[in-house]
Amino acid sequence: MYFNMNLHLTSVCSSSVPHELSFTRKMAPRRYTAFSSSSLSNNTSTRCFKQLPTLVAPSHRSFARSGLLPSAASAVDASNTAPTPVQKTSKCPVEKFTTVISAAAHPVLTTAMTGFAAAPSELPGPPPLSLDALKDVSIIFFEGLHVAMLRFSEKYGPVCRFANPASLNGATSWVFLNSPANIQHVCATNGRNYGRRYLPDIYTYITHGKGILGSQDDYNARHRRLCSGPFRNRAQLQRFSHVVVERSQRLVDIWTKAVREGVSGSEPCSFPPHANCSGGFTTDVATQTQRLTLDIVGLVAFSHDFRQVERVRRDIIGSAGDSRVLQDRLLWAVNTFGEVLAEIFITPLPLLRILDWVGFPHLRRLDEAVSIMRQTMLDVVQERRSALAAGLAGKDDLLQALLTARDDAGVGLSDEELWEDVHDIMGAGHETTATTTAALLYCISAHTDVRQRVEKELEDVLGGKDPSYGDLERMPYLQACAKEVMRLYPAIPVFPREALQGDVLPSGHVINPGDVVFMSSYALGRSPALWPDPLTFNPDRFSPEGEAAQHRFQWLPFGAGPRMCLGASFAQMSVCLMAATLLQRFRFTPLVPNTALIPVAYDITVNFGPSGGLHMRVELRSGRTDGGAQ
Ligand code: HEM
Repeated sequence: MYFNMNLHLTSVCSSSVPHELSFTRKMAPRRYTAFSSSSLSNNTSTRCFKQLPTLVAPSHRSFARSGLLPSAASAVDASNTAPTPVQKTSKCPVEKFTTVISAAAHPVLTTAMTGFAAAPSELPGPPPLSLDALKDVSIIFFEGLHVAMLRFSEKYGPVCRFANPASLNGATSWVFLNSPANIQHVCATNGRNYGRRYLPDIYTYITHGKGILGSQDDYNARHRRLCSGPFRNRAQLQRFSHVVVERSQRLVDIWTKAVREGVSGSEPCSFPPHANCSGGFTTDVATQTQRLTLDIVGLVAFSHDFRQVERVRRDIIGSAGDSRVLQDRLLWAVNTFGEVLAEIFITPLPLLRILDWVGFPHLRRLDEAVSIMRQTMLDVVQERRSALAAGLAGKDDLLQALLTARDDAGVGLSDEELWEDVHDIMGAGHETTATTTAALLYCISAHTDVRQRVEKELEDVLGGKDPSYGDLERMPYLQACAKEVMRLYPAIPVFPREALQGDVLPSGHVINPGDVVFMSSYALGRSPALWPDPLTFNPDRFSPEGEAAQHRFQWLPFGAGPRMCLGASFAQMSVCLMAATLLQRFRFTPLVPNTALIPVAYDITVNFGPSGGLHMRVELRSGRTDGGAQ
């Protein structure tokens, strides 16, 4: 998940992690909220928005169009990026109501108070104080910004505006862009004007403007440069691919052993076993892929083994986490961090400070989670600093690049700066990839024709051997499936930007300085104007001919522009390699939710909360036991 830590939750403390940890995220799914952009935070009226994605990253179809090659990826990435979606949830109905009302009425109220008219509405949108405005804002509030943007595109077309509740004189707006041509303009053609991510106050509170996700301008550009190198370089990606496959193979071994031992899993299963399979178990695959990707990001970025996959067997048999075990504590911390952050995402800074001072329980949990993650990572940093000081050979990873970086005055990064960067990479890099992989396994398995084509491609290309980086370009159908999954279930659904100066969009609509511009990969991905029969899972949309007919900016799961996801190439590679490794050995049958379209919600990233995870029966394919454990 995308988290930025480094909280200075002063007082707080001491609620300790319970011995039997509950894995809020995957095992006890929750409703989300998450990054929202903006400082809605500057105005209490915005506090209750359920989902205001705050991502901010420029992305491109880097991958999209051209497979996994880093060169292609960077071609789209206009420069540097930032990320994250935000959403926010409040359980207080009164606050929700006042938020909706005040947002709808805002332009009129501010005009009355200040004598300054609200921004001219060259852009379509609901009239202030109208029933329409109330209804529209309610969608944001109750269903999330990503859903609202889809509805707005149907109702108002490619652009629409609302008064910005945080703008006291009504001079700026929230502008929702739903057309690829306008998004191309904002992210590429005039990308410099929109280089800042719209960030809520929680970022200031947690990161003090450090890290990658929550920083802006020169600081962000420098740290993006430092951190993105290892994830773009082709030789590095190739090296990382071995780690992805090796760790996936370890998961295969543990699953194989579980099948051989007759473990049945945590979910009852009424389906008869598949022909050509020799036993299986049921499990929440999303939890297992999260453990897998945490290990992978730890190994590739910091050469550190979080040893999460070792705990997989306990998940399968339904054991609760154990706070005495570091792996379980870390997973608890990672998930709790995202969950709590989502809940307080657009809380204004002054209020956060008060809540901190009074020891608000949410902040105490956040503090606990942060200190577990922080300590884990600082131990790794310390170990590496000592090794460097002792003259031991450095490792070829991201941490090495950060440890040896020097500014013009020869000064290196402080532990605080290091921690923020490392934390962002860990957070941004693992949960997104895990949920995408789990959804990919689900979607392939829920469509028999798709599964058969994938299995045939794997057989033709791999013939039972482990996949490699080089094999991926010979597996276009698997890659198309991954793209189709990201179209329907982008891990981060919205990426907002701030306009520095006034501008005119290709559609002829006017943007004012300070306007917040929201773009949504979710709304684009499900738009009937862009994709025929958009809710149907159809990987053939990403055949070479299908892609040639698409606009470059209609598939943007990694955002676009200077704040685009910096791990896009690595993420696409990892998702496909993990899926290829697992699908060669196992067949998956969705149990819950068992619907064609997976119900999703968003906290900081996509979540399968409504269905309690992605529970599947995992069966060993006959004749595929050779790669398994003893
Ligand atoms: C399927 C997996 C992933 C998806 C869907 C995804 C998506 C995104 C999106 C939408 C953004 C915001 C983009 C924007 O504002 O234009 C973002 C930002 C970011 N992503 Fe990813 N991401 C994934 C994996 C990764 C991985 C593996 C890493 C690191 C290894 C990573 C690191 C980052 C960072 C550091 C940012 C912030 C960049 C900035 O603010 O300048 N992501 N990601």
